[in-house]
Amino acid sequence: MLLMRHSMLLAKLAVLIVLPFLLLCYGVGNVYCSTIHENREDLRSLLDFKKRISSDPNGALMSNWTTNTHFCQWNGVNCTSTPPYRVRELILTGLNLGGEISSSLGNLTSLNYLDLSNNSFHGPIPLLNKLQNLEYLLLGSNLLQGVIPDALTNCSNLVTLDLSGNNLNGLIPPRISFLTKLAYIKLYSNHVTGEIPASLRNITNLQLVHFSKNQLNGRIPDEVMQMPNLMELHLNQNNLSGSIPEVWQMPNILVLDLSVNNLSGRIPRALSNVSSLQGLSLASNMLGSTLPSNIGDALPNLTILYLGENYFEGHIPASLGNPPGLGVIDLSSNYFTGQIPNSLGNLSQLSSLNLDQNMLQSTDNEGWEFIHALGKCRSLKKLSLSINRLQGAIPNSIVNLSSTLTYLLMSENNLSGTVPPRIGRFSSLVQLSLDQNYLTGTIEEWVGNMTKLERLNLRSNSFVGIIPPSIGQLTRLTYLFLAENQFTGFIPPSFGNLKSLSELHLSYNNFKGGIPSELGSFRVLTILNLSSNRFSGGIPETLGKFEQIQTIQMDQNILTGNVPSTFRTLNTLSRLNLSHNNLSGPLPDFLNDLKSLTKLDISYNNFQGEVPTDGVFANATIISLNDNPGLCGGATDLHLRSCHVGNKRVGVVNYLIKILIPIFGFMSLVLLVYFLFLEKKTRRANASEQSFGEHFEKVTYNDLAQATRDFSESNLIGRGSYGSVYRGKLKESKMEVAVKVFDLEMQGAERSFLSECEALRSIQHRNLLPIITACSTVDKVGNVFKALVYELMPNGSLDTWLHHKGDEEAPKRLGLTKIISIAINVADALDYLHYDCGRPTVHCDLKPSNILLDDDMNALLGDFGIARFYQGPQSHGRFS
Ligand SMILES: Nc1ncnc2c1ncn2[C@@H]1O[C@H](COP(=O)(O)OP(=O)(O)OP(=O)(O)O)[C@@H](O)[C@H]1O
Repeated sequence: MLLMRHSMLLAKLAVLIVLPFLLLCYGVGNVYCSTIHENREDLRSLLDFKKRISSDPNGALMSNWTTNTHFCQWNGVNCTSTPPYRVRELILTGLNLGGEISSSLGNLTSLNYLDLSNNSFHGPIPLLNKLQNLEYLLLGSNLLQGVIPDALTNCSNLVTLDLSGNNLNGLIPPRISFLTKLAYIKLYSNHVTGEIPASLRNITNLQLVHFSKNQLNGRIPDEVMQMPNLMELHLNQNNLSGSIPEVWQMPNILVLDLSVNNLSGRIPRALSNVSSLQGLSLASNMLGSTLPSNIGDALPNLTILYLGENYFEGHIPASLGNPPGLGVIDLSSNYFTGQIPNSLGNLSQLSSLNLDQNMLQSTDNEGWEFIHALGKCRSLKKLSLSINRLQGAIPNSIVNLSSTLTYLLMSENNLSGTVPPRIGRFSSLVQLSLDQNYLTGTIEEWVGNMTKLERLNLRSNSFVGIIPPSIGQLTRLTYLFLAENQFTGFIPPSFGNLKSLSELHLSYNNFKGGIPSELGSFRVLTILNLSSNRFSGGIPETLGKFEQIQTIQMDQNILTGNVPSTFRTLNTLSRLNLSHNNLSGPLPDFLNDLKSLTKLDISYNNFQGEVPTDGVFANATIISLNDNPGLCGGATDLHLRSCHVGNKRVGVVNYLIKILIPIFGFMSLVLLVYFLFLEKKTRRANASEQSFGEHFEKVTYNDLAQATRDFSESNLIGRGSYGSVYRGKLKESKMEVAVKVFDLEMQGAERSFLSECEALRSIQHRNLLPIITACSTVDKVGNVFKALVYELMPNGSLDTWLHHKGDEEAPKRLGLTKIISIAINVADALDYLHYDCGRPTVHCDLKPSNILLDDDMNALLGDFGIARFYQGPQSHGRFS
């Protein structure tokens, strides 16, 4: 019994000793299990997230995200510092990760910072509504699609939401204002649509709203412009319309960007409420009216002002010269008038002033004073005044502008006189554009000093002289436009240094000599335009080395020889124009191998041989082979003579020639004697009519040059076989005229001039184009110059009415009655020429471009360049 009691006691004691141990063990086990349980949830979530990653090119997760290490030590994972160790931050940015973002991340309920930006995640934004601790959600610059889930608004602690640079669409979540702690919201560069919710105003902490580059539409809600803590509002590049809210209450605003929308109306006057503003961009909208005259005073902290591409008008407010930090002003493409305010010279920080495309004027010294004033802006780098109404000589004070100037753009004004030679001191200039003005003088003194120039555009002026050898110092030049001037001389060999050239335009000058073979070393050249000069000699073989060339134009020169066979490797060439030269030899049919060629003009040369019917030669609409008498065959649309018929019949023809030549020779001799006799007689009879000058106004070369603004390209009406026709106004008589300048290098041009003088000086009819006078003299540089001056026909030629060319603005239409009346006019003219003009004349070139239409659309026949006269008795002539 005692033994039993004793053993019972021992058992109790054992239980008492073991139980606490068991309990302790149980407890520890429980603690351990509970930790495992929490970790397991985050572990499972992270593993599931990893499983959905389909691409990890840098192996960021593969090597490290394994169960061998605790997940808190995995790349990009940071945990809470005390147990239970939960995932607090997941930062995997810029690792090129691809795949969908697993919604298991929604279970990391302790997550505070989630940054997966700059990867290639696609698919929808996962459901994260349980993440009550999330403050930073950064998913920018991925490929996420679908809508922004409204459930995201449950993450009520969010401070920063960045979903920018994805493919998200749909609306901004209507319940966005539930995110009351939000300070930064970035949705830019997505496809978000709909209106901006006015409820944004309720998020009083908002400091940055970046919604640019979406498809937001509707008006900007008034509330959005009344957010007390807002520092940056970017709504640019959307489809917002209507006027800008009148009341701006954003006392802390620094940047306001509403550019590239469809906003209309005016800038609200209440600018003083946003006096903190540093950057204001309203560019590319439909805003109009005048600028608030106090704009510069109301915005004293302004550093950047973009108002370009709107409909603003009136004067540029002088107050813009007041904000001391203003560094960038862009008012381009508006309708500003008046003078450029001198006050802009007070802006010591000014680095860029763009006033392009306005109607700003400077007609006198006072109007140009702003240039002097801008001399005080020592940081000025860009001055852009193109397409305005600046008039007269460029003031010498321009050379006082900051020597840091990198862009000086003054194209399309009315600048005249010479360029101040000291402009060469702008040795930092990267771009100089003075094109489409009336500037004269030489460029020798200054051009070579601008050694950093990348773009030089002097096109369409009246510059004279040579291209100086110093041009070879501009080794960074990529664009060189010297076309449409009066440059003369040879291309200097130093030109070969310009190896970075991408476009070279020398057309419409008086350059002479050979095309330098050095041009072949311009490996990145894409456009070479040498047309309408007096280049002679052969085309250098080295030009076949171009690697990126797209356009070669060498037409209207006096080039000889054939196209070098090296051209067969110009695989990028799409346009080749060699027309109106003296090129000869076998047809360069290897051009057929150039797969990119879409336009080929070798007309008016002396190429010979059979034209292929395939490749580029198969398409008559993209090639021009006219007036190469030695060419035959080819596609039927080319209407060339057949090569084979000629061959078969060659024997017969030879035979006939042998018999017929002596017979015709004899007859011609008799006729020649007869006509000489007749000519002498007629000359005596018409002695008083011989001098063209007697009945016609006298004009000099200078008169015509002045009337046509130096035969400028903008006055060119068209080109014919023997020359070019320019629109002009005679200074004396104020008469509007068309001046046909004969290109005497062209074969037959001289004959055409004489023939036209001969025809027009004596005949007169209401349906024949009246000639005002002729001019045969020498030009400025001593070359023979021949021109005919006609009345200008304001409605152009019938050709432009019948065949609408793609580049014409609006199609012209002729009604049936008009067509019949034009036909009658032409018939009347021909009837007169054939029967009633005293000396029967055959026009020989009746075509729509020679039928001109006056103010009232009466047709007048012109171009008697190849007309023929018949001396026989008029009544005997019969013409079809
Ligand atoms: N008085 C004029 N008023 C308006 N346009 C004119 C006048 N004279 C000629 N033109 C236009 O100028 C262009 C060139 O005319 P031009 O007579 O030199 O050549 P073309 O007749 O077109 O060609 P081709 O010389 O090969 O027959 C044509 O488009 C012509 O219609």
